[in-house]
Amino acid sequence: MVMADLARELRPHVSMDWMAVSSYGAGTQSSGVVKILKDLDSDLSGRHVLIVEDIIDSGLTLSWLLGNLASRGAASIEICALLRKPDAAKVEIDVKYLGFDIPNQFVVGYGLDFAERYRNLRDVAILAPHVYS
Ligand SMILES: O=P(O)(O)OC[C@H]1O[C@H](OP(=O)(O)OP(=O)(O)O)[C@H](O)[C@@H]1O
Ligand SMILES: Nc1nc2[nH]cnc2c(=O)[nH]1
Repeated sequence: MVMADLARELRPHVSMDWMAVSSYGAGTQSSGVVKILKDLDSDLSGRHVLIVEDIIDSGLTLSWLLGNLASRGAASIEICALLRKPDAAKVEIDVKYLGFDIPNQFVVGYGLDFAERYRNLRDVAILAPHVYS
């Protein structure tokens, strides 16, 4: 969703690739271990990379991803994120383009899931604690 919104606004020539990483699985707390579910198809060496992320919570995913992509020889790496939870940060992440800072609550919708549900909500909503506790 975020990617489609962004792509419509990009004017220069860009190529896009997708990577799926997961550390939350079916929960609302990061396991702290980031797993690659789908890797990039492109070679990043010498490329200027903009990571487009839906949400920054603890920052652990992006911290890990920055190291991973840097090791592939990218010329530069910047981050764009729709949502960020400043009060949840465990590591500081330098974000170049940010949509919104939000409270430290688990949110779903607009592509964001809880155990693969609610991605199709048209808006971002706070997941009521009785749903997951
Ligand atoms: O800043 P963090 O605390 O690391 O959280 C942010 C990450 O959490 C989400 O992925 P998630 O691991 O939930 O993917 P999944 O829904 O596929 O498990 C989201 O897409 C980010 O990549
Ligand atoms: N769906 C969803 N995934 C997350 N991953 C890290 N924080 C969140 C969140 O608030 N909602």
